[in-house]
Amino acid sequence: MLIRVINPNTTRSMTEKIGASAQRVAAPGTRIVATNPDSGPVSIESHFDEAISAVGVADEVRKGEQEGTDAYVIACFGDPGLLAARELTRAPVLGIAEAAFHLATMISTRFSIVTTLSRTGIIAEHLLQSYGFAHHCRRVRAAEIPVLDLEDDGACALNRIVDECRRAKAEDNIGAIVLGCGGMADLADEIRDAVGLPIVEGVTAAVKLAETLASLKLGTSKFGDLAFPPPKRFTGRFEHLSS
Ligand SMILES: O=C(O)C[C@H]1NC(=O)NC1=O
Repeated sequence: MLIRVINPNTTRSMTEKIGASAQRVAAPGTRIVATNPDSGPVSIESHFDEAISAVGVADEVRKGEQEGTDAYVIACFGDPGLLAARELTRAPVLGIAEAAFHLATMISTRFSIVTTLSRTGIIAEHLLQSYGFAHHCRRVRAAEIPVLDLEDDGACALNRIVDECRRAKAEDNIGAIVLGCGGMADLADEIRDAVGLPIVEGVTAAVKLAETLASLKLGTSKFGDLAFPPPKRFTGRFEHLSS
């Protein structure tokens, strides 16, 4: 089985970290290809960053379709371009936020999210609403760290995240915590050991769910709104997308 794990930002070290975390939990017969767009934001910390990154996600899915990909993971907590990506393939496509929410509600009745910056918390709130998990989430918290601090050993990002997770455990009356950034993919075990709560991490959650869907031959439905896009002429820098 081939799973393409797409980091929608363009920071290669984060892509490699995400890919290593994905391969670590993948089944023996699963090959992980971790990619990121060549063009786009180095980190995704705003609605604008999300919008621009969605074009790169679509491009990566189009490349994956040429390589016999069995499933896709969008490894950014805003799940950018998720529905557009699903239109482009018969394979299952999972966003790490949606995957994490599903698993969190299977092990707890209430969870909180700890993400990077409070500015992007609204994106998680919108996803909770649209996916139907809002009543399960007690609070969307932020460690107030720039995303790329997760790539800087000297930034003490782990300590900031653990501190916020401890506040969530003490104050939110929850059973689990969802990590709100693809760049936290390698931190779940350390955070769980430090905080003493189940920690749901989206990249690994999405990889295992992708394996499940692909093995059950449950790909993206082509009946209804996720059918392939209708033929369309595109102009300017998107002219290559015309069909
Ligand atoms: O939304 C966030 O704060 C985190 C999000 N940004 C990013 O570059 N990868 C992510 O998972």
